[in-house]
Amino acid sequence: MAAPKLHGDDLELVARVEALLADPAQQHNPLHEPLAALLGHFRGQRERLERLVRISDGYHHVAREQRLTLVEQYDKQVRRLEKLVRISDRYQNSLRDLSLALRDAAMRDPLTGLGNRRFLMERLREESERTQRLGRGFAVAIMDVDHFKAVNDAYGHETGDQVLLAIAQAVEFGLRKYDHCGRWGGEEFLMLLPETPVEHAYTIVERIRLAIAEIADVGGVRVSLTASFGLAGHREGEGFSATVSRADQALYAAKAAGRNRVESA
Ligand SMILES: Nc1nc2c(ncn2[C@@H]2O[C@H](COP(=O)(O)OP(=O)(O)OP(=O)(O)O)[C@@H](O)[C@H]2O)c(=O)[nH]1
Repeated sequence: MAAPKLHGDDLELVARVEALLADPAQQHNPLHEPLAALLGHFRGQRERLERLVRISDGYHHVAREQRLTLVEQYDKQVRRLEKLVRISDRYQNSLRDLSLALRDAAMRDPLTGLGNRRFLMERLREESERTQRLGRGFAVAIMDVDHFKAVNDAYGHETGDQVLLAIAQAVEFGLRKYDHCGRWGGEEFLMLLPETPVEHAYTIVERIRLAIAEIADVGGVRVSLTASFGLAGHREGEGFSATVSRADQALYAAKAAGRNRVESA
């Protein structure tokens, strides 16, 4: 609130009273004394009024400051909350990513990047359940690199690792996108071919066998590689481990028959 101002008429009146009181000719005017008292009273009241207005202005200012402070504090809390929500979202996302990464790592063979035995067991279980529901058979092939010990002995374990990686890539490349493959153990790989009759699976596995035999160079080292395969088609009512076991027996037969071949059971 602005301090009260004297308007033109008031000013003029005050000026006239002041002039009258200052005029020596009016000193004995009988109204001189009451007029002087009235003017003093008027000035006193005006000063009091100005003081009150100043106090009232100050009060408004403080109240406004307090209101602003409350609004600012509220905004600050809201911003803090938003920040916490963002951090919590990021935290949850990274936890989810981490748990996916951990799950992926737990299912993957670090050397070849293929699924590991645990991954294969899960796919076998899934496929076996699907077969029970839909009645469509699947085929399993187990592959074992021939004389792999000789590769390690000749070129060292590191080159042996590179050979396993090259073989894994050949296996993956030779399969269809809905087939599964993984490292079953050491130099053994397992292939799971969903909804595939064993004759068809044979053609696919035979193609992979030839691709492995064509690997001639691994990291600048000349190599000659072959692998043996045991193949088994799932039989109605059979658990997947029985199918895997027949594939294993067929692999044993392929090794016994001279290696570098596919035997089916
Ligand atoms: N470099 C390397 N070698 C491995 C790995 N896993 C298993 N091996 C080796 O693979 C070899 C397997 O040897 P064997 O079981 O005797 O079989 P093989 O020499 O392949 O002979 P056949 O299977 O009878 O044809 C062993 O020397 C193992 O050390 C691996 O991750 N890296």
